[in-house]
Amino acid sequence: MAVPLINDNKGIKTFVVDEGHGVKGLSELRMKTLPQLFIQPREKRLDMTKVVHHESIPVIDMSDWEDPKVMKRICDAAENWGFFQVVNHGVPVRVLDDVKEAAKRFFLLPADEKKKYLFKNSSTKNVRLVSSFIPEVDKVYEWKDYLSCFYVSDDEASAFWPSVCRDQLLEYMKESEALIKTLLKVLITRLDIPKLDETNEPFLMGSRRINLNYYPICPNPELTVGVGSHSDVSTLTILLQDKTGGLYVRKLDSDNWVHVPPIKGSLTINIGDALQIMSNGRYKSIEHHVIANGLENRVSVPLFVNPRPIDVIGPLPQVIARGEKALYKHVLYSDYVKHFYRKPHNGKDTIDFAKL
Ligand SMILES: COc1cc(/C=C/C(=O)SCCNC(=O)CCNC(=O)[C@H](O)C(C)(C)COP(=O)(O)OP(=O)(O)OC[C@H]2O[C@@H](n3cnc4c(N)ncnc43)[C@H](O)[C@@H]2OP(=O)(O)O)ccc1O
Ligand SMILES: O=C(O)CCC(=O)C(=O)O
Ligand SMILES: [Fe+2]
Repeated sequence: MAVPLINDNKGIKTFVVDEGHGVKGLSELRMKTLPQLFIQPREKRLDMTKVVHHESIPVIDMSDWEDPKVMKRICDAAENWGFFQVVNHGVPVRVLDDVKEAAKRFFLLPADEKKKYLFKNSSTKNVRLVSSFIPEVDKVYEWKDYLSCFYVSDDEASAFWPSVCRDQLLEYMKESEALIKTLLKVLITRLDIPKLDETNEPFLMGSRRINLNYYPICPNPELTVGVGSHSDVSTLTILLQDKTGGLYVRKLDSDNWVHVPPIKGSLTINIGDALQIMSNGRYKSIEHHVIANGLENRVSVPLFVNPRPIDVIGPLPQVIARGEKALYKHVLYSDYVKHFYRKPHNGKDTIDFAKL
């Protein structure tokens, strides 16, 4: 294994991406300083002076979700924060712990084993191991590796998902189904849609993607990002984070950021662009950002709940029927996602693709 020099961007890329060592492999070289390829311009890093400590995203107890007061809190959080945490959500804590362990197990595999899942080697396009966000497009890299698995069927997952984490991911997807339906049921009531049924389930929750994010220890965390500021392109994202912390959320219509503190057994929910578009801007997909960490490795597991790639999404007819002017055009969801994957993270700019 040839060890690259820190200012040799080409050598670093070869080591991280082509040879499949990942950012984790680079971290394990214990370099004293961050390779140049990862040094983000100041405006792309999180400005810690903009972090407010006296506010936090709502934490909602879901045990009594049919209570109109709880339903109101969920819809208000989706409108005013775009992000909230849920506790007593019905997904067993054991299942969540198993997923985090499975994620660590995957990233602990030797590089030669993990390499099989790089896009160029993968036998399916539904499973891919990636470093940074899009290494072919990113000019400056993010300090993260991730495995992304698009769910097609249990049989397809059995055939292609890595065996060290597959069962835990599938169990997590099954166990979170009821929570996803509950959240969507509640959220659509405010859009004058009385129930979740076969007419709307496909475009609200017709496809799933689960990512395993690994943020290894970083020599100069203040100079880079774990994930740059972005909004998700999903309908909803259900995020499981470990106890490390480091996720920051932009406060609506402001320049301030709030930390999302890890709460044992909780899940973080965020609204994605697809739901912002379908609700004609009522529910907000909010920018978020992950910092790098100099002391601890971090894992997180976002479960992206999406329309199907073949769905055409736009403001829902029930919303427009109330007399609102449409803010977004209709777009094919797979075109929207492809647009997201063709450019580096840049705040909320993906949604411009659908703006009228
Ligand atoms: C990853 O780090 C992230 C992620 C995020 C937030 C992510 C989300 O919100 S994920 C929700 C994604 N939505 C879906 O998966 C919806 C359903 N899927 C689809 O619509 C399709 O799978 C598709 C993504 C459109 C791909 O369809 P298809 O044409 O059959 O497949 P390809 O030919 O393989 O890909 C087309 C195009 O997309 C690029 N791409 C696809 N998946 C990924 C991926 N996981 N990572 C990187 N790039 C991907 C692929 O390169 C192709 O690009 P072209 O330019 O060649 O067309 C937030 C923050 C993060 O850091
Ligand atoms: O790691 C996190 O806490 C968030 C990751 C994220 O925003 C994403 O993968 O889309
Ligand atoms: Fe995200």
